[in-house]
Amino acid sequence: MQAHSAPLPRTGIGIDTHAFAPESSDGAAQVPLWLAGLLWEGERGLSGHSDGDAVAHAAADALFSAAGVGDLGTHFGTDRPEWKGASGVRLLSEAARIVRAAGFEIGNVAVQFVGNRPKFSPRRAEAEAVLSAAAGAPVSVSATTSDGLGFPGRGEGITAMATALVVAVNP
Ligand SMILES: Nc1ccn([C@@H]2O[C@H](COP(=O)(O)O)[C@@H](O)[C@H]2O)c(=O)n1
Ligand SMILES: C[C@@]1(CO)OP(=O)(O)OP(=O)(O)OC[C@H]1O
Repeated sequence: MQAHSAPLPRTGIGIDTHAFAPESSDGAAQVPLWLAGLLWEGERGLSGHSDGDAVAHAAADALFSAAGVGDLGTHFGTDRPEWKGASGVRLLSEAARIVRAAGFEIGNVAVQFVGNRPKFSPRRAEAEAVLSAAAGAPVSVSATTSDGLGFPGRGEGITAMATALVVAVNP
């Protein structure tokens, strides 16, 4: 590889998808929705071994990808009972710690999720503040519907995609 006077930044990518959990017969939400580090009162929750926060998981996976230190399953596999029910914020904060321990500083993380609900934009600033605090670096979040198409359009689940930028410190 070509030598550079300063280390070049490294990008990473992460994708995570969770299905909405089944509702009770009277339509009341049984599982709380945690998404982008926030609790969404009255919204149907996502299923998962953890809290199902696809936005936080995609962000964590993008960090691992950028640092080249494996992925979510490497560090928080479903075979590890200690991560059962873990919050997305906890996973993201631990991912950031692992990436820094591997010798990287985090530039930023950008996440977009695809889903009809929750209506995200009114709480964007709140979500970005919570996730940025967890990562110790700026995390931006955007949302889009899929125009009614596919599983997000049918309201079956949410998928999130993230990119991250890290740079080696003292390589
Ligand atoms: N769950 C969502 C989805 C979308 N938004 C906002 O609406 C805008 C338009 O959605 P498109 O599907 O036409 O891209 C989008 O840019 C978001 O600002 C949202 O808040 N919550
Ligand atoms: C986060 C973990 C671990 O609790 O579980 P899930 O909540 O199922 O999430 P997913 O993104 O499907 O996989 C990663 C798992 O390691």
